[in-house]
Amino acid sequence: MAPISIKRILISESVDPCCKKILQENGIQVTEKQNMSKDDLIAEIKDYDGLVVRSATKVTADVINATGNLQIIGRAGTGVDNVDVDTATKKGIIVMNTPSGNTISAAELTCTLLMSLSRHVPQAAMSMKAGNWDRKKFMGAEMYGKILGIVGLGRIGKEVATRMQSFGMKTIGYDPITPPEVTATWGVDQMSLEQLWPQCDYITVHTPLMPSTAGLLNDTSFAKCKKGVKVVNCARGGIIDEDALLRALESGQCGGAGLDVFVEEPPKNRALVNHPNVISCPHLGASTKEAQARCGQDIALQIVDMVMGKGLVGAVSIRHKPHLIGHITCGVCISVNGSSYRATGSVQGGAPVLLELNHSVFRQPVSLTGNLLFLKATASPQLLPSVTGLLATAGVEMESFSAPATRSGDQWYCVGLSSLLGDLGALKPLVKEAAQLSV
Ligand SMILES: O=C(O)C(=O)COP(=O)(O)O
Repeated sequence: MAPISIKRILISESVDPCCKKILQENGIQVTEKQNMSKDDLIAEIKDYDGLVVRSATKVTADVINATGNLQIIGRAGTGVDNVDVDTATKKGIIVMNTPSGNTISAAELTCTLLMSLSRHVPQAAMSMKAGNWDRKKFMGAEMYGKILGIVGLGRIGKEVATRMQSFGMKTIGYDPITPPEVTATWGVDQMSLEQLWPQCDYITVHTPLMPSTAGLLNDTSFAKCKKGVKVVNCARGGIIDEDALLRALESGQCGGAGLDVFVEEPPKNRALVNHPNVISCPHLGASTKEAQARCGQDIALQIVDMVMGKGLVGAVSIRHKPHLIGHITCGVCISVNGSSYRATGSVQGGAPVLLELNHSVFRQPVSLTGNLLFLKATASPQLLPSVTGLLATAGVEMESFSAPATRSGDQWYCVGLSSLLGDLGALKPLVKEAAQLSV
């Protein structure tokens, strides 16, 4: 792998000191500057080849466009929603994260909030400090026998499930990627969101924030929930619509909320924070000694490995660095029926997923399981109905349809099938290329 030259790195947030130490031991100059304004960051960033951040530094298009020789943005943590990954990708800047370092800490805080909601511990502690002894006001309910709905069954969702099962909770969930057979092995029954909402006593969300998850819990979904449902968000502000949550708390439809994250951090509008049934924290999910040590070490080692040309781990964006693609553990070339295909994938929630096929980047990761039909076709609104009709004629059911993010020109699609097609010839009038496989 052609090495990337990184001589100077700016760390713009409080990252564990081991990060700086590892980078320096490998000959990289490190500057730490915290609490910079956007203008300060724009002025400062010009001199660096690398930037290491947590969630507070907003690496917007303005910041990225102000960079001169920036090669890498390292996120010491999981979420990269504070980084404009598209703009970075267009500029050929690699964005990298450390997705496993804070899993346990985020899961433990989620469980802490769930239990605090059941027994009102924060409110009772404040009442004690105010000189009271009120045993009636803080009557709680057992977790035992209650139903916990977990939306998002990746690493954190899984750890929350297994911990809360030890309290005797029944865990149900939903995830578009992790297959139900996988979550069943750790005791989570998967079902559609429509089936999940009305069953839950508690709901916790563990998804990234993206268009399909923004406002996942909104007025409509709250209305489908049990009256008094309690909700926790230790993932990203906005997955639970904040205005809808306030309305649900006020009407009693929602009996309590544990919030570690907000759309705006810190939140200027304090209505949720001040609500008596809300327990909140200032984005503390990853704030443990252990998680910070792991994330600081992981990001530094990943950057050093990349600089040494040893490998590229944790890259969220790699476009315009084609010389690196063949070296990513999840980039493969597949030969099917004599044609070769370049695929980029990863593992999410223990299951393999496909992210990109021959330059078609899928809108959602495609779960590599079951019978899959890959087809290349010119993007058009007629494609889905035509493929559906054709499959119906062949007596095959469509189980999923994954479309690419770009809706113009020739693109790759992936269709999940109840069984493989006997003959791909029937697809010829619709598609440019087709291949199918069973995983
Ligand atoms: O890793 C994540 O996604 C987090 O939300 C943690 O954010 P932080 O590093 O504590 O600013």
